[in-house]
Amino acid sequence: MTTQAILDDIYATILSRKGGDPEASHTARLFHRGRAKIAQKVGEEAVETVIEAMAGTPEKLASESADLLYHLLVLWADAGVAPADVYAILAARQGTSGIEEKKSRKPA
Ligand SMILES: N=c1c2ncn([C@@H]3O[C@H](COP(=O)(O)OP(=O)(O)OP(=O)(O)O)[C@@H](O)[C@H]3O)c2ncn1[C@@H]1O[C@H](COP(=O)(O)O)[C@@H](O)[C@H]1O
Repeated sequence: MTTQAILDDIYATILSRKGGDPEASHTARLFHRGRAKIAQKVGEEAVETVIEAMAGTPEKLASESADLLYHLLVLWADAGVAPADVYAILAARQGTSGIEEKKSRKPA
């Protein structure tokens, strides 16, 4: 399975949990608690990822990164962003310089 297929598969599962039983599904519980809580979880997982990058092991960093990606997918699902929307942006940036991309974001 490709990385894209794995993310798409998890995203489909996440969408299927909308309106589900918060007692039976962690994802349904997150949707039930609302976007502010989901966003908070993304922030917490991002901090934990950074901590593992600075003071942990590659294995712990990979594990925290998986938690971060999962919670980010839940945030996208709640906010109406599909993985394909993000893939399209990443694909459009491929082959361009990061410096040029940064300049193009600045207001004229
Ligand atoms: N990838 C994940 C995944 N990664 C992490 N987690 C859960 O995220 C939680 C993070 O732990 P925390 O202690 O931070 O969460 P918490 O207990 O809610 O803590 P608070 O929010 O109360 O602070 C754990 O319960 C993990 O099991 C995940 N839960 C689900 N998935 C995917 O989502 C699919 C659907 O899961 P369910 O919605 O639970 O059926 C699964 O098949 C997986 O593919």
